[in-house]
Amino acid sequence: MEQLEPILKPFSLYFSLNNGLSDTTPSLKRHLSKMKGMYADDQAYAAMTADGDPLLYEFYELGVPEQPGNLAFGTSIVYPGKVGSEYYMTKGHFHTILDTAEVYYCIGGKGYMLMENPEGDWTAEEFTPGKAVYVPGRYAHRSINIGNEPLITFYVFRSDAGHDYGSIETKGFRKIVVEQDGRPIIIDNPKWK
Ligand SMILES: O=P(O)(O)OC[C@H]1O[C@H](O)[C@H](O)[C@@H](O)[C@@H]1O
Ligand SMILES: [Fe+2]
Repeated sequence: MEQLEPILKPFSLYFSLNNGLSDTTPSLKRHLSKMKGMYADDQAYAAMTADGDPLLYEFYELGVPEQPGNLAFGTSIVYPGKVGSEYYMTKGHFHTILDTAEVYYCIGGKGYMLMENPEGDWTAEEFTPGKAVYVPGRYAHRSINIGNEPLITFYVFRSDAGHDYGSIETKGFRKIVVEQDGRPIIIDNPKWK
């Protein structure tokens, strides 16, 4: 019988345990200007974007074909910093195929994985090196850096899951993480309706 050529050949890739970066593959970068309206403090956002456009986070999209049996994976690096009192974070998203899960493994730094589902259940799991966070299907997820070093995670999800930013870009998450008296606290998002 004729053997069909597999679509994907086995491969491996290097990600640094120090800074999360791959030396052979370019990352995708998100700067502050890509997050208009997503931080609570619009004045602080405007002042910061007028003064430059800092890199907030970068991550890898390796282009694994989007098929249910395939896995997308890579590292995500959220840099330390704040917009007003709100810590640097990823945009966050639901998966377009809503019930698909994702796993994140923290390699470095300190942060939260903020999650919420359409029914209103929310939670923030802590990221510290060595911790794996399971994001169940139906939960929007956002990585937040609450420390002074890059927050580095490694992620894996079904490659055809898709990214749905719609409701996050317009409503945000129910909760935000801000610094108060030098410590992170989780409060209601004043922009959430
Ligand atoms: O897409 P964002 O919410 O901006 O987050 C950036 C990226 O973070 C992680 O690496 C996820 O696994 C990616 O799927 C996601 O695209
Ligand atoms: Fe995801």
